[in-house]
Amino acid sequence: MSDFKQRALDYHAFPTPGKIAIEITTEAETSEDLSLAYSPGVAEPCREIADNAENVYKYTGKGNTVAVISNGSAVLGLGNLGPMASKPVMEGKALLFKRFANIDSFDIEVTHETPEEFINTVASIADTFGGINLEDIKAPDCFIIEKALQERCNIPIFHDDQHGTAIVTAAAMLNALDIQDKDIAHVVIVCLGAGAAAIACMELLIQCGAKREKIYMLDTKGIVHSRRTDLNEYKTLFANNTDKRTLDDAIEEADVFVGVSGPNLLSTEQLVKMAERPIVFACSNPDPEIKPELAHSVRNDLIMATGRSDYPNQVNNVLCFPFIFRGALDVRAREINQEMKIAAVHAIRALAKEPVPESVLKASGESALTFSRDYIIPRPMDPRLCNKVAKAVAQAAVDSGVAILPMPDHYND
Ligand SMILES: NC(=O)C1=CN([C@@H]2O[C@H](COP(=O)(O)OP(=O)(O)OC[C@H]3O[C@@H](n4cnc5c(N)ncnc54)[C@H](OP(=O)(O)O)[C@@H]3O)[C@@H](O)[C@H]2O)C=CC1
Ligand SMILES: CC(=O)C(=O)O
Ligand SMILES: [Mg+2]
Repeated sequence: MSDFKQRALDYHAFPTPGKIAIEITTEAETSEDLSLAYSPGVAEPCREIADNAENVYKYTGKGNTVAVISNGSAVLGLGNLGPMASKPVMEGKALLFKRFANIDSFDIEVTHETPEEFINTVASIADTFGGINLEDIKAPDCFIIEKALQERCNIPIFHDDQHGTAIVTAAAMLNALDIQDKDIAHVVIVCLGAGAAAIACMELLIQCGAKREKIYMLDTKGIVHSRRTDLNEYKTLFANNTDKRTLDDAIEEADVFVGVSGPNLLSTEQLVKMAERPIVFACSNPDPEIKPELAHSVRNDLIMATGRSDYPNQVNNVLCFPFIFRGALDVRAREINQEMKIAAVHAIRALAKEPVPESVLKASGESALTFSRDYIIPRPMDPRLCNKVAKAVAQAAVDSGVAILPMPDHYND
């Protein structure tokens, strides 16, 4: 077994199995404490909530708790591993919520037969939480599930692999295009993958100025084009009227490659065929569409990003989901709308252009990080992300009329 594999397994096994636990936030030592925490004292907040449902935010943890819910049907790029094998990823998302945004989180893995069963299960428990982060649910089910839950629930429902990924991809892409001196309206984009992440990433890039007709999307059967008869309604939106059929055809002179598909699918031969100053986001986890060392061995004019923490330019939804929920929860937004997503794009993007604090350099093991080809997006452990991104998101929620609470004072500190 490799040393890294053993360390990863040990990290998850010790000191206790898993990565998160629940902690008590009140005194619970004496009979007096217990008489307040449990019987008879607990009856008082029960009565208050029964009288006025809003009091649940005052007397319970609902307002600062997000459920991370999966069925394990698209676990990272590992495929349909099922609910139990997805649990380490979902516990990982809970760890990131707590570590980066002080949001309490439960991971919930659902076994089900049909999307309707999943929807009913999640809708039945939604009121327990302040928000729901759907994770690693394959397309096209994820689109149906998210929409149905948004219609049925009164809290933000956010499919991270769609929107978290799209927000971070757009932020990093706008910065990369600036550095490569390319105009988003003119670039040819190849998107390998036509699932949850791909569809959302391309839709958001279009909102940011990319042209739909300049996007070539590919699935396991090749280019998504207008003469195909096997496309679902989501892929059909990207059906390009083209004679190109393969990745080899599409990659020729392309400016941008976004990989949200699987491991080792872009070859060096294909990379050399891209236009000058290309941008390659090989975002599949854990193994990217092309390894950075391989990409750099054939091109010295590219900007390269992956989804991983062990290379520069980590284009990963960890840069978004803790902070977009922090902002949404802080103003008790009813939903996470487009205005909030766009605000997150610009806040993440802007931070990459600011000087990097010493603590981030130390945690990254770097002596310097400045806005450049190898630093197009902030590092996840940058403590400024929480305040800046959450504040922009909360403000956008207030301005767009979906916030129940006003901007909290602490954002003005
Ligand atoms: N860095 C990040 O933040 C994130 C990265 N990702 C990564 O993106 C990938 C996809 O995730 P997600 O969208 O949630 O999964 P989905 O299951 O929804 O979509 C997977 C898509 O990839 C396509 N695909 C798979 N293998 C190939 C191949 N050999 N050639 C072309 N297309 C292929 C599938 O094609 P078909 O439709 O024909 O089945 C499908 O369209 C994963 O590797 C995941 O780790 C996802 C979210 C965030
Ligand atoms: C990062 C992530 O959410 C994924 O790869 O699925
Ligand atoms: Mg995911």
